[in-house]
Amino acid sequence: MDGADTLIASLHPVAPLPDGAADALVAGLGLAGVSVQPAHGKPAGLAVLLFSQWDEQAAAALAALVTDQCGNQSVLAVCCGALPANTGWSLLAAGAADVLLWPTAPAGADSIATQAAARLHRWRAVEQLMQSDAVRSCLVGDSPAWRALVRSVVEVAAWTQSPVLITGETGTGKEQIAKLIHHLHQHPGGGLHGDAPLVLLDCSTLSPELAGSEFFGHEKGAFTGAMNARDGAFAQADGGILFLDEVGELPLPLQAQLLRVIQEQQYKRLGGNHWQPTRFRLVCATNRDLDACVAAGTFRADLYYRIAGWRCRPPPLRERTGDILPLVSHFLRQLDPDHAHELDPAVREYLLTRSYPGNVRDLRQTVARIWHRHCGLGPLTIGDVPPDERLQAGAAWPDQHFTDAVRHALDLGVSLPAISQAAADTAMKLALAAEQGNNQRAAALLGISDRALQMRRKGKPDGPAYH
Ligand SMILES: Nc1ncnc2c1ncn2[C@@H]1O[C@H](COP(=O)(O)OP(=O)(O)OP(=O)(O)O)[C@@H](O)[C@H]1O
Repeated sequence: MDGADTLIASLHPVAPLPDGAADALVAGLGLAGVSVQPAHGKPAGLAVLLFSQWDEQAAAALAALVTDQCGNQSVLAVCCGALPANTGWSLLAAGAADVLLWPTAPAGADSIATQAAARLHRWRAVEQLMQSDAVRSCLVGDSPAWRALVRSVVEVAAWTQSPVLITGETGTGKEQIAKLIHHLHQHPGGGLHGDAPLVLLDCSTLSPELAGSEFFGHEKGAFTGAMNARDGAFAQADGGILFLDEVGELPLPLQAQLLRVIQEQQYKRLGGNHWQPTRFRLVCATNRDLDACVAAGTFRADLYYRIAGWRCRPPPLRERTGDILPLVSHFLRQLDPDHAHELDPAVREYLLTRSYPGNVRDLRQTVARIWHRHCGLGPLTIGDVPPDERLQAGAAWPDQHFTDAVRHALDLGVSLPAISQAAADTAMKLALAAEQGNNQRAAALLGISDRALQMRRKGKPDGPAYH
C-alpha cells in the first residue's frame, strides 16, 4: 500500500479514445491527489479502465484487471462514449467497482477526475482499514466472498451511521461483525480514541417478565423485586451501539416498543414519569429469515425497515473453504500464542474436507479438540483427532458435503433435472481442468467415453460447451 498522502492508481486506456482524453484524466487526477502510473508492471491496488465503447476488447481488459489481483484490485470503469442501457450493471457484474460516464460539459475532464479521485481515495481508505490489525484479527479470511463482506462492513461501519442487520447461519461470525462495527464506529479513522459503549442483548433469552426492564430500566419499586432503580439497555447504549442478537425472537409487544424508541429517540423507565433522551446505533443479528417472518406476521414490517438500513450476510463456511486454513492458524495462535503449530498433510486434508454445520464456531471447537489431544513438538497429526470424529477408511460417498450441496439447491428451489445437470457439468469442468483440457484423459477420469465427453463439450445433445 502506498503512503498516506500519495495515492497511486494505474490507468488502462482501451482504444479508440477521443483525442487527449487519457491525458486530461491523468492531469485532473494529479490535481486531485492521485498519481497515475503506467499500466505495465505490477498493477497497483487501484485501477482506472478508460474506454469509449463497451466491446470485447474493453471487456477483456476489465477481466484481466479483475483476475490479476484475485479481487484485491478496485477497478473504476470510466466511459467517454455512449454506454447502452443496463451495460453499467454488466460491468459491475464483471468486477468493476463503479462506472462513471464522462460528462459532456466543457469542464468534463475536471469533473470526471474529481469524481474518480473521490472514489479512489475512499477505496484506498477502506482497503487500509481492511488491512489493519483490528480488522484482520477480528474477521479472519481472504476468500473473495469474505473480503467482499468485510469491505462492505468496514465501509458502512466507518463512514455511515446506518443501522445494520446481519443475517446468516449460526456460527458464521454475526456477533464478531457487530464487535467490529462497534470498534470502527468509535475509531472511524482507525485511531485509538473513543469509548462508545457496546451493549449486547440476546433476544432469545429475554424472560417475558423482565424483558421490559432489560430494555427500559426501572425505577425503585416499579414492580415486586425492584429494590433499586436501574438503567436498561436504552440508557446504557446511549452514544454507542445497541446490539440485539437473535432479533427475530423479539416478542411482538416489545417490537412495537422498540420501534417507538428508535423513532422518538427517547424512553421512560418502567415506573418512571420522565422521558430520557437516548441516541444509539442499532445493530441486529438473526439466523431467521426475517422477510418470511414479516410475511408470516411474526415480525413487524415497519420495525424491519428501521433495523435493516443496511443488510449483510456472512457466508457459511462451506461457501468459503479457502478461509479454513487461515482460520485454523488463527485459532491455534489463540490457543497457544507462544508456539507456531503446524498441521501434517492428513490433518490439513481432514480439516479442509470435514463438514461444519456450526460454521466457524464448529471449526474453532474442532481445532481446540485436536489441539487439546496434541502433545510435544512437531505438527498436529491424525492421532490427535478425537476417535469419534475420525474418518472411516474408504468412507462412503455421497458424503455430508454432497448432501449439504443438494439441500442448499433444494432450499433455493432448484429442480431435480437442474441439479443433475449442474452436477454433471461441474464434474466435467473439474475433470477438464484437472487434465489441462485434454479430452481423452478427462473422459477416462470421468469414466465415460472420449466421444461422449466431446459431444457434451460441443453442447450435444443437451450439454453446454466446455473449453
Ligand atoms: N471471520 C472470523 N474470524 C475469526 N473468528 C471468527 C470469525 N467468524 C467467527 N469467528 C469465531 O467463531 C465463533 C462464532 O462466531 P459468532 O459468535 O460471531 O457467530 P454468530 O453468527 O453470531 O453465531 P450465532 O448465530 O450462533 O450467535 C466466535 O468464537 C468467533 O470469534
